[in-house]
Order: sequence, then C-alpha cells, then structure tokens
Amino acid sequence: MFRSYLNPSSVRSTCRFLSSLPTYETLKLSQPKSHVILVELNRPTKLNAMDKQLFDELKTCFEHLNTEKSCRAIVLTGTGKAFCAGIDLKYLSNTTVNELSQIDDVARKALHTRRMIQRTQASLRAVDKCEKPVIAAVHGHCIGAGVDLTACCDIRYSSRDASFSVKEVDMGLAADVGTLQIFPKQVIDHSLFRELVFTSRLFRTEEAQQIGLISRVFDTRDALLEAAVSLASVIARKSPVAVQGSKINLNYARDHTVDDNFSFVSTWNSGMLLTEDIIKNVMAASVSKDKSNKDASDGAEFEDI
Ligand SMILES: CCC/C=C/C=C/C(=O)SCCNC(=O)CCNC(=O)[C@H](O)C(C)(C)COP(=O)(O)OP(=O)(O)OC[C@H]1O[C@@H](n2cnc3c(N)ncnc32)[C@H](O)[C@@H]1OP(=O)(O)O
Repeated sequence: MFRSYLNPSSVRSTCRFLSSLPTYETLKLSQPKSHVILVELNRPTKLNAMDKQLFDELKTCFEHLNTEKSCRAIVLTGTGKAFCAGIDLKYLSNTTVNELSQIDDVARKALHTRRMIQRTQASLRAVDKCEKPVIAAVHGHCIGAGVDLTACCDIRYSSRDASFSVKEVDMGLAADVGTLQIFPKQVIDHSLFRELVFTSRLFRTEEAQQIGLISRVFDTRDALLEAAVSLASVIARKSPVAVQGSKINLNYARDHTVDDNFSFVSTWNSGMLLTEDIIKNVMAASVSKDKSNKDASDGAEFEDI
C-alpha cells in the first residue's frame, strides 16, 4: 500500500536508504516519501503488544533514525487491526514473577525490577529523544504502553475506530513509561485526563481530542495514513536545521523553566542563525512572492544533516 506514495524522483534515494537500513523482526520500515520513514510496530497477531524484543528494537531503530541523514520525519503506526495492545502480558509476567522468584533478597529484587523499568523507559524515550519529528498514526486499540508510546510522539492523529485505555491502574500499577510523565505537561483537560488515569476506562476519539491526546481524527485508516505521511512530507521539505532545532527546543522547554528556555535558545541560535538555510528560505520566499506561492520554503532545497 505504501509503495503507492513513492514518486520516481525519490525512488533512487529510497533504494539507497533502504538498503542501508538494519532489519527488524518486530518493526517494519519503509520510505513512503522522500526523507519520510514509516515505522510500523509489527506483531499483528498479538495486536502489536510490546515484548522485550520489540522494546529493544524500538530503541535501536529510533537511535538509528536520529542520526540517519535520509530521515527528516517519521510516521509511527501499527500493522494489523490495532496500534498497540500495551505491554506483552507474557513478557510482563515473566519479568515480574518468574525472574523475581529466582532472587531471594528484597533489595536485589527491587534493583532487578528497577533495571527492567529503566530499560523499558529508555526504549520509549528513544522516540521522545529522536530529533526528527514523530507523528503517531493510531488505529484500533491503543492500550497501556501503547498510550505511553503516543506520549513520546510529537503529533498524534487517529482514525475514528481508535479506542484508548490508560490500563495501568487496572493492572495494579502507576504508568511509568510516558503517560504520567509527559502528558501532564501537554493535556488540556486535566480533570478528564485524571479521571481516565484513575479509572482505566476505555475512551474514544472524542475524549482523546478533548484532553489533547489526539489532534486530528480521520474516518478511515487509509485516510489517517495518507494524512500522516503527507504531513511528514511537508515537514521533511522544510529546513532540517530549523525543524530539528525546533524539536530540540520544544523538548527542552517542556523540561525546564522559562528563564532556562530563553537562555538555551539564545545559545542555540547563536550558532544556528549562521545556517545557509536562512538565505535559501529568504531567496525562496522572494521568488514565491513573485509567483504568489503560499509556502515560503517551497522551492528551497536543503542539505541533509
Ligand atoms: C515496566 C514496564 C512498564 C510498562 C507497563 C505497561 C503496562 C501496560 O501496557 S498495561 C496494558 C496491558 N494490555 C492489556 O491488558 C490488553 C490485553 N488485551 C486485551 O484486552 C484484548 O486483546 C483487546 C481488548 C486489546 C483486543 O481484544 P480482541 O478480542 O480484539 O483480540 P484478542 O483475541 O484478545 O487478541 C488477539 C491476540 O493478541 C494477543 N494479545 C492482545 N493483547 C496482548 C498483550 N497485551 N500481551 C500479549 N498478547 C496480547 C491475544 O492474546 C491474542 O493472541 P492469541 O491468543 O495468540 O490469538
């Protein structure tokens, strides 16, 4: 299906790029447009539930894409009928019951668990820390760690059939890989968000939009993917210095005080304002003015980083 997005001019760079990509068992990668990478969680028979291998591969994949020059924007979705049904319950019980039963000392049990949690956090944080914008395209079930994963994405779109649950309270735990750590800095309706966290109840796109979890909803999955890929392509045509600098500054601002944010960006831009991309944008804008183009960066082509 995604091959239909390819246009002849991007085919050569697509092939060059794809041949250099590592392959994964639990992820599927493709390049639907120039500089856009589609990452699909790929355990469809388990509704893309996340086991150790998927967590590990997710981290490796996003760390790779972070420095991959041919990638400027990423769409993250799931194969099959769901985005993600959360942590793999077999993996969870293996790590929390079987492995711990072989350790006697309570402190050592705690440290073993802590390492497992931190490993899982590092996997999802690789998405958050990736300097290329990540657009989540959510369809079907999005449960537990699936919601955590969307919290690590920059933009979240869904299809109308999507349903969500912050399932962790029903599992007897506080969500620890994104939902409670990132969303409180982003959601609009904190009262509804807390209700959804405390009850674990399933909610649909209307409430997901109300709290600000989802920004746009599409009638079908095809329309969702087309919109997500097309948005990624718009972003990928912009100056990567500006886009990646914006993501770095947005994440920094989320995690620091206003004073810190102003200080950080002054230092950041003291170097970044020297980029040739500014000249290219100014020139493209003056040309586009003549031609009444809407998009100032239309026509400008930027070097990969
Ligand atoms: C330290 C780490 C911190 C992380 C914490 C994370 C916490 C969480 O993620 S809590 C949430 C855990 N997930 C769940 O509780 C969801 C479990 N799944 C379901 O309730 C149902 O599958 C669902 C309502 C999503 C869909 O139901 P449906 O009838 O449409 O499909 P099923 O026949 O149930 O599922 C199809 C096959 O997928 C397997 N599967 C689904 N979810 C999981 C999962 N989370 N882990 C492992 N496997 C899962 C399901 O067993 C079916 O497989 P099979 O039996 O082989 O056909």
